[in-house]
Amino acid sequence: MFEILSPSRIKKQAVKNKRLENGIDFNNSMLEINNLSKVYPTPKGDYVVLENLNLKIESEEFISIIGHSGCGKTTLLSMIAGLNPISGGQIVLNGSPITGPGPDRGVIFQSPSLLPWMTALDNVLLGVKQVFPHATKKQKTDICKYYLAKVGLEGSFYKKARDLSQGMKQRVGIARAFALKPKMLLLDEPFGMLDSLTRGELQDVLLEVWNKEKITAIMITHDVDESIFLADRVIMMTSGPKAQVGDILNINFERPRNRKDILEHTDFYKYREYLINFLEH
Ligand SMILES: Nc1ncnc2c1ncn2[C@@H]1O[C@H](COP(=O)(O)OP(=O)(O)OP(=O)(O)O)[C@@H](O)[C@H]1O
Repeated sequence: MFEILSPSRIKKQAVKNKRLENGIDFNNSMLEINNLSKVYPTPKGDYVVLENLNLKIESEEFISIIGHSGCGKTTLLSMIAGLNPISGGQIVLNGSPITGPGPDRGVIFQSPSLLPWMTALDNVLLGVKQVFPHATKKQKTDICKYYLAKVGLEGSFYKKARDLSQGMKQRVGIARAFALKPKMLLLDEPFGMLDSLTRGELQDVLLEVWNKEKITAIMITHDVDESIFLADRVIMMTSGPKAQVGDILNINFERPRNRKDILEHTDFYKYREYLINFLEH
């Protein structure tokens, strides 16, 4: 396990280390992935994407997952989401094995599937109505508007989804996931198709909401810098087939995080080198 600690953080880290043993908290894991495997049947025979993958994630952690294209990151995330059946092993969420999707987990994909003829507000309302059926119409609308405003769409509540730019659509997708108040957010390269300015802006919004709502976040990214900036731990997956967790890097920057300070921090470049070295070997 790679560690970089400034003296001021040693005490904090000592407490954390007591709770975490090799990144594992046996007493307080929100999510436990035990000996997970995934096999896709193909015309050429079974393809074993994941085998014996183990990971434990604490409540309110921010986890980034990196790994080579095709190693099985989306497969893993979709199994946590309950959208993809497990071939072997178990994923246990708050003590219960995952058997399907649920409102406790919000998913944000690279490209949100919005109903193009509906407004941004109605697209967000659609899920809110299902998850909060007993809230008043005003309460439901207020939740949606709050999160749409949070992602910078206060002027676009009533725009049809088909008239929104890619970045605006992605903002609606993020607001939609936030508005459902999940305990866990699963993000699959959510900012992959965005320009760097929008990307930075939405990373900040994500961190703000994650921090405020005390949710657990698991995010796949191909961007090493992004993985460091956002996460408490970066999970490095080995290349497939039979991919597993290859290594875990603790990111010890204090929160709230400021992009400029982090980019100027020498540890940032050490973390970056470590992750790039993993990916290159
Ligand atoms: N439904 C499926 N049937 C057969 N093979 C599949 C299926 N879905 C994914 N795969 C294969 O499983 C492997 C892992 O795919 P997955 O999308 O999980 O990888 P990934 O790490 O998320 O990739 P990327 O970084 O490119 O998004 C790939 O080789 C892919 O072709």
